[in-house]
Amino acid sequence: MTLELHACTYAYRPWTRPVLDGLDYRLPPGVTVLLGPNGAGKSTLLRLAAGVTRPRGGSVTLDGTPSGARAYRRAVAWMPQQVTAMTALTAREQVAYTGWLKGMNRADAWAAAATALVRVDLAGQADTRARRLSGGQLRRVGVAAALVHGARVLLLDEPTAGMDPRQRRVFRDVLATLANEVTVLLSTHDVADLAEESDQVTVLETGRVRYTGSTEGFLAHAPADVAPGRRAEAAYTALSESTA
Ligand SMILES: Nc1ncnc2c1ncn2[C@@H]1O[C@H](COP(=O)(O)OP(=O)(O)OP(=O)(O)O)[C@@H](O)[C@H]1O
Repeated sequence: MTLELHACTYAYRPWTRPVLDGLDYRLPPGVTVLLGPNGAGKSTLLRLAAGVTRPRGGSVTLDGTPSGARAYRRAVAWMPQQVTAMTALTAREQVAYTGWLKGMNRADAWAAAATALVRVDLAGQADTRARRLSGGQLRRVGVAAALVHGARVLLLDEPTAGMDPRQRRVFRDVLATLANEVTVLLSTHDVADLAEESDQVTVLETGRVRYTGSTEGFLAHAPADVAPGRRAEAAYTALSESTA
C-alpha cells in the first residue's frame, strides 16, 4: 500500500509562490506523524493526499491509482482540520452519511457508524445533534467518520486539537489498534504526545521535507541528556534550529 506524491506543486493563487514546489513524498506503512511550524504546508499536503485538492503539477497515486479515481477515494479517508457539524444531523447520522458518500449502502453505513462511534468513545452521544457537541467531541466525530468506511489510508489533520487529556488518551489507544490495520498520516502540534508513539516522523518546513524516517532516527536528534518524556520536543527543536 503505497501513497505517493510525485513532483507535486500547489499554489493557492496562480500569482503566489507555491506552498509545495515539486514535492516528492512517499508515505510508509504504519503510523506517521507529520510535524512542522504553522504554515509549513501540512494541511496542504494532507489535502493533496486526500484528493480533495488537485496538484497544479505532479501526481498523487495509491499503488498507481490516481487520486481522482473512485477507487482512490474509497481507499483513502481524510479528516479536515475543521470538522463541520452538519446541521440537523445526529453524530451517528453524520458519520453514517460520510460512509454513504464513500459508497457504502445505507444499512452498512448505519451499522458501521455505531461501531466507529464506540471506537472513539462517543457511543453515549450517538443520538446527540452534531451541532450540540463540544469542539473536542466534534473532532472525535471526524475521526469516526474517517474510520467508518474501512479505508486503508487515514489522513488526519490535527486530530487531537481541542481534545482534553482523557480524550487524547482514547485517541492514542484508537491509533494503537489501527496501527496494524491501516496506514496513517496525521499532523499535529502535540509533538510530545504523539511523536513517540508513531512508527515514522515527517517534518515539513516551508513546503519541504526536512526529515522523514523512523521515529527512532528522529528522536536521535535530541541531545543525549534530555529526559525520556521530552525527547520528541527536543529532537524537533534541534531539527528546526539546525541549518538545512
Ligand atoms: N485557502 C487558502 N488560501 C490562501 N492561502 C492559503 C490557504 N490555505 C493555506 N494557505 C497558505 O498556505 C500555506 C500553508 O498552509 P497550510 O495550512 O498547509 O500549513 P500548515 O502547516 O497546515 O499550518 P498550520 O500548522 O497552521 O495548520 C500558508 O502560508 C497559508 O497561509
